[in-house]
Amino acid sequence: MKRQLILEDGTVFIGEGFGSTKEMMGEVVFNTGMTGYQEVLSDPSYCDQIVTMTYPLIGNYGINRDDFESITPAVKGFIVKETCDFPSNFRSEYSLHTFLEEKGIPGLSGIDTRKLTRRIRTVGAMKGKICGMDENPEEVAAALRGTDFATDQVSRVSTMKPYPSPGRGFKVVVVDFGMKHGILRELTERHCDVIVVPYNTTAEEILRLNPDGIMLTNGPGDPKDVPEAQEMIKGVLGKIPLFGICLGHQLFALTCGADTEKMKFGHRGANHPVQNVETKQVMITSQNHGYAVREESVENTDLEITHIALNDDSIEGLKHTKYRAFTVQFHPEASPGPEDANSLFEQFITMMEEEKKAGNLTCQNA
Ligand SMILES: NC(=O)CC[C@H](N)C(=O)O
Repeated sequence: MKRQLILEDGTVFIGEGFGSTKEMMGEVVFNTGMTGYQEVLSDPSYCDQIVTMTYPLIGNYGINRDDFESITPAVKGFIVKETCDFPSNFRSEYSLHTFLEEKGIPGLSGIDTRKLTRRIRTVGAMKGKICGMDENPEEVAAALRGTDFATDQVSRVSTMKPYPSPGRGFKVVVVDFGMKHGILRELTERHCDVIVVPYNTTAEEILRLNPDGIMLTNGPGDPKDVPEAQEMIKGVLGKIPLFGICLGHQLFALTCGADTEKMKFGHRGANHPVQNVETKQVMITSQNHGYAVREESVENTDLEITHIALNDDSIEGLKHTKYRAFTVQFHPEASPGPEDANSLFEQFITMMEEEKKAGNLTCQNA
């Protein structure tokens, strides 16, 4: 069935609908990963976004039971050049079409995804709608321009209640802003005794759990939409070692007095080069973000830039100069993508060990 993608600037792409036949609007973003579509579809950070994959054939290894990054996908639509109806892989359980249909996510195939990507790169991130051919593009484009996006994404994807993921190692409180399961997997692999808590848990509630470390997860939307998280971070910073990823990194930066801004079209893919400022070592990283910490804003804070993106020099990592706390904009848990940055989880464990040994609240050479 022919369907269309209408962008807020009036551009129309006509393709073949697959997955759900629902009409859906969202922010249209592109991901350059050659594989990993199942992890992308189930990454809660894509909440309210329509994702287009730049790799031309998507769905060829199907959908399996192991690679989900969350149980319920939050993405609003999925756009590909060509989708594969008959996947071939020993792990595959169903096709991309069946998965999207079951989850109520509309797909659109057969459009020129290179043209769409270039449009987003030129104009910047835009709102768009996947709908039937009966919709009038001009009217839809005007409606999109007049619509403000929701600001409550984190509350929609975070856990409602705390839950444990027991282990015999360090006690880690994971604050769930829209957590990818990969983060939990990495902590569990290192025997951490994890308690996952909702995004709006207070500092007092967290301190009462007496953790050895706090993990701030990835999550959707604008970090400025979650002011309660800044309150919480303020209350635990310097008391408990802290590690943040993506939205967690942005929230940490805001709390410490730095600022964030929306990027023109963001970083989404599995091959983003990031340099460690101190060692000059380069890692190829998995990324998915549309906001970034503003460089000038870091100057008069107690933060130090630890990593930069080699594609555009944007900030990719920060650490606190007085307390045991560091954060990264990219995804050390990968899923999907390369595992070059996996050792950052070791760094978190080491930081908790140091804190235990030191038995004091600040660190000398952080
Ligand atoms: N993956 C993330 O945590 C994304 C963070 C934030 N929502 C952004 O788009 O920049």
